[in-house]
Parts: sequence; C-alpha cells; structure tokens
Amino acid sequence: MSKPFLLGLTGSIGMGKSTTAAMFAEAGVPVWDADQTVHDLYAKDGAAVAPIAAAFPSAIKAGAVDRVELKKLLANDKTALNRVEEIVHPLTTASRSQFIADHSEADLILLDIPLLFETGADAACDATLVVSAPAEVQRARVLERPEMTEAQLDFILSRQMPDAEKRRRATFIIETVDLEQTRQDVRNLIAQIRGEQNA
Ligand SMILES: CC(C)(COP(=O)(O)OP(=O)(O)OC[C@H]1O[C@@H](n2cnc3c(N)ncnc32)[C@H](O)[C@@H]1O)[C@@H](O)C(=O)NCCC(=O)NCCS
Ligand SMILES: Nc1ncnc2c1ncn2[C@@H]1O[C@H](COP(=O)(O)OP(=O)(O)OP(=O)(O)O)[C@@H](O)[C@H]1O
Repeated sequence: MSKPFLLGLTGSIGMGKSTTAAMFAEAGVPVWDADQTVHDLYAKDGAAVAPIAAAFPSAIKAGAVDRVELKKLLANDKTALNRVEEIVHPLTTASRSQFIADHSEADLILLDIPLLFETGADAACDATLVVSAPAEVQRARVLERPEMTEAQLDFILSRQMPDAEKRRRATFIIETVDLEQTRQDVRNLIAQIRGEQNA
C-alpha cells in the first residue's frame, strides 16, 4: 500500500489554522495538531513538565506548565522562548512521527504546524498549505482574545516568518475571510490531492 500524502498546514497567528484543520477533520482526514501536542506535553505527567521545571521552576503550578506564568517569563526575558523551543520541539517531532506511523493506512494526513517553515518541518511534507487573511483582519482577530496585548502580538509576529514569505513558499494557499468559501476550498483541495494520487 502507498504511504499517506503529508500535507503541512501553516499560517501566522490568527490566520485560521485551527478552523481550517477542523474542516479537514470533518472530511475524515486525520489531523495532527502541534499546538494541541504542546498542551498535552505541558499537562500534568506531560513529557515537557520535568525539563521545563528544571529550566524555569516558576512556570510550574500543580505539576503542570502554567501558560500564564510561562508567558510572564517570556515577556521579561527575550531569550527564554529559545530555551523553551529547544525543550519542546524535539518532543513534538517525536509525537508527529508516532501519529504518522499510527495512521499509515490513511491516504492523506494533515499536519497543523504554526512553525512549519521556521523549523524546517516542511521538508518532510509532500506539499504545504498556507492559510492567509489581510493583516488588519488578522490583528483584529488576535486582539479579541482575552489576555492578548499589542506588545505580545508584536513579539509573536517578530518570531514568525512574514505572511508574504509563507505564501511565496506555499504549494497551496487558502483565504480565510469567509467560512463557507474556505470550506469549499478545503473540499476542492482534498479532491485534487486524492485525484492526483490516484492518477
Ligand atoms: C508562547 C506560549 C506560552 C503561548 O501560549 P498560548 O496558550 O498563549 O498560545 P498558543 O500556544 O495557543 O499559541 C498561539 C499561537 O502563537 C504562536 N506561537 C506559539 N509558540 C510560538 C513560537 N515559539 N514562535 C512563534 N510563534 C509561536 C502560534 O501562531 C500559535 O498558533 C506557547 O505557545 C508556548 O509555550 N510555545 C512554545 C512551544 C512552541 O514553539 N509552540 C509552537 C508549536 S511547535
Ligand atoms: N475561513 C474563515 N472565515 C472567517 N473567519 C475565520 C475563518 N477561519 C478562521 N476564522 C476566524 O479567525 C479567528 C482565528 O482562527 P483560528 O483560531 O482558526 O486561527 P489559528 O491560525 O489557529 O490561530 P493561532 O495561530 O492563534 O493558533 C477565529 O475567530 C475564527 O473564527
């Protein structure tokens, strides 16, 4: 049997990765979610808790990594996120490999990875999909979130490859300004990939 087609999904913060990934899941495509994996790694008994506790003791509460405490540390020390990434990224890579092995019977797998290009994970994908919306739409969406500040958004954006560069590298681009249009685009893309695989 042939191996699953690996489609890497990315987009900058608030561009609609989770929403678009849910549309793939609705269509029966197995979805691996990097952000969700980090949530699991940070939870009680998660594999990132001990190494984060060793590096940043104040980020631990009730046996788990506390995101509010972690974000306080990140706001005060611009190098801390690099150290967090050194701990977290190898663990997420291992989780992703396991997910792919567990779904070897699927024809298509979606990998939702915010830092797809920044970490070089795109090299392991058969194609990439970038979700995108105008910058002002993105900003308004993210600033609606409780606890998100302009300063924090600018810090996150400074760590991410610009949207224009992501779109330049993408195999496929889907706009995320209208839910029904995006759903239709997702259906069409799944059909296109399946069609090419069976051709
Ligand atoms: C920075 C943290 C504490 C923020 O937590 P919070 O609950 O507020 O946000 P959440 O995790 O849902 O992330 C929201 C978005 O922020 C952006 N983001 C997250 N981590 C990073 C990062 N290291 N670099 C750039 N952008 C990032 C992504 O667009 C992501 O989708 C958290 O994301 C974290 O611990 N990140 C480090 C691990 C990592 O690199 N994750 C990215 C997935 S591989
Ligand atoms: N296709 C779309 N049409 C209209 N609104 C959308 C669409 N996709 C996403 N949105 C809206 O944009 C916001 C951000 O979407 P979502 O949480 O999916 O982004 P994300 O890229 O996963 O964010 P993050 O980088 O923070 O994880 C949500 O409020 C969502 O309702």
